[in-house]
Amino acid sequence: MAVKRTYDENTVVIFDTTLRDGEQSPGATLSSAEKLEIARQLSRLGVDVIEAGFPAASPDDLKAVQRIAQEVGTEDGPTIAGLARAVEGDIRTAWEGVKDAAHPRIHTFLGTSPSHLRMLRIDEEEGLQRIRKAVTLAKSLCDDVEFSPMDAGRTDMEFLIKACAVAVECGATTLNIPDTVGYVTPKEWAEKIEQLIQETPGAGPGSGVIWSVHCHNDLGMATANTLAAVQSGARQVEVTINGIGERAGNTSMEEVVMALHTRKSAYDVRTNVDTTQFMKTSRMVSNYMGMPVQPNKAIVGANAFAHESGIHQDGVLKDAETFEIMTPESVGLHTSRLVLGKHSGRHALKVRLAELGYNVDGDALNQVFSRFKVLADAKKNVTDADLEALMTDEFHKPQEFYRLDDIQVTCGTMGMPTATIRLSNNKGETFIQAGVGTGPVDASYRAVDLVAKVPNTLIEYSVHSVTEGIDALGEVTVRIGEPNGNRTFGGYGADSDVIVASVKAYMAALNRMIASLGNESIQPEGDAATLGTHSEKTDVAE
Ligand SMILES: CC(=O)SCCNC(=O)CCNC(=O)[C@H](O)C(C)(C)COP(=O)(O)OP(=O)(O)OC[C@H]1O[C@@H](n2cnc3c(N)ncnc32)[C@H](O)[C@@H]1OP(=O)(O)O
Ligand SMILES: CC(C)C(=O)C(=O)O
Repeated sequence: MAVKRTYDENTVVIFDTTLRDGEQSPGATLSSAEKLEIARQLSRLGVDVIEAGFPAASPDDLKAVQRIAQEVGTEDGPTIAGLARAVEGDIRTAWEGVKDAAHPRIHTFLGTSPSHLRMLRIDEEEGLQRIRKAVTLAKSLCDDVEFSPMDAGRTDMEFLIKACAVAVECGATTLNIPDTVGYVTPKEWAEKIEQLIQETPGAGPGSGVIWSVHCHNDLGMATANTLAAVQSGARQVEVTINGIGERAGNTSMEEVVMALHTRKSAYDVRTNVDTTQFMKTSRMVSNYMGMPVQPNKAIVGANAFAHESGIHQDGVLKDAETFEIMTPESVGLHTSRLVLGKHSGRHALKVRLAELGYNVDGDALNQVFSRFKVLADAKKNVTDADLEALMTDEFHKPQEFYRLDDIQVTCGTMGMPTATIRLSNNKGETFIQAGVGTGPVDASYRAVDLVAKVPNTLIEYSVHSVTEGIDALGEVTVRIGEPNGNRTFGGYGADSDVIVASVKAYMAALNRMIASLGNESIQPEGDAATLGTHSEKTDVAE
């Protein structure tokens, strides 16, 4: 469903610059098709302005901005902005980029701090002239003009006010104040924005000019600075998904918006964002840009709604509010995750086991809990497959239709990995088979398959060492599924040889699957070397 954007004096305009400043992250270049896809998702998310690129940067950038303007910049869609230096060519190219949008914007900028004026090799007077020329030209092309005094965070206040006043006088409708190098503190920033709003001629309260901020995260203060500016009267924030951007990044949109929504009483403003789209948008940007999100990233990190320790898990199970200030659903996650690890307690273990279909209580719970703790000490996260293996080992040892007697594996860089196995079944028959695979585990599993002949798909395989040192015990858990995808079966195996552990785990899962299928599926056909029946044939599976 399309987002309906509405505005009043308490609306904070969300200006997304993922496709412009975000794309300035080293190595984060996007194709035009990816930019368009992200722009569509940003529109579904409900951002008010999409800065689609810097059209003068390259012909491809121009084309990408044009496509976004045409396809995403619809009447009820977001404003589409293009960035331009205070240079005639850039401004005209920016207009070429955005002019087909129903709501186009030209965003032009000029450095105003002493070091930026030096970079431009101009003095303050020349700076004001350039602002005048650039904004006047932009205004002659487009009604909606934004001006940014770059590096405002380090710009002298008196000159900053003059620069902003010239921009407004020439028709700028949004004044965006950038802390380009992430230098300011929240208190300084709040004071600066308040003073600018009060003292810039023609841009005070009621003038219709929107004050905006664009913060960088060099000292990790971008979100705090942006929120401080909102408290001082800024009504546009320039942000990116996952906080990506030049150097340490820009302000993270999800952090600012969730702070405004979650702490409504502190800020008393609103946005048009549909926050339930955050997870999806974050994953899309992360995947397309090849920039993983750190697990502890606020709002969208993998751990943001995960609870590992027993006291927290118990609290969340009793009442999510105990340790969650936002619901996972509000950002598009379906449920909070109880991560089972060494700090978990009985409550969480019991709930997870029940979710897996094992109802344990009392002594049985204590019994499984002590084994769980031993496993958790050796492993970072205890997965569902681990739990199933553990439960089975403890309470429901699978019926052994097949047992591994012996295995020999050859592998390495010379020749093909090959495994020869000897299995016996519950009727006392013995089978020998050989398999060739992409590696020793694959080869072993193929050899087992030749004997057992139970079609299945390997869904999960994990190996870790239970003890330390080179003689560590390797522990393997696997999960296999029926080919129709209906049911899955877990298996667990431990051995000082990880290949043996792998085969044990696979056979445990297979035995469980065979038990569920009935005995008819366990009869090996004539192509296995069946010692008990004196067959001479040995197959090699590839
Ligand atoms: C803080 C920010 O994020 S600002 C945006 C940064 N983003 C980008 O730079 C990405 C797109 N940029 C580009 O593709 C290129 O830099 C271009 C096409 C814009 C310009 O390329 P070139 O002409 O080769 O110049 P180059 O990038 O080497 O140097 C920048 C020039 O622009 C000048 N400049 C920088 N900012 C501005 C400005 N706001 N207005 C006018 N001129 C500016 C610099 O002083 C320098 O001029 P000089 O050549 O006279 O010394
Ligand atoms: C162009 C401006 C807004 C910018 O990106 C910055 O100053 O960081």
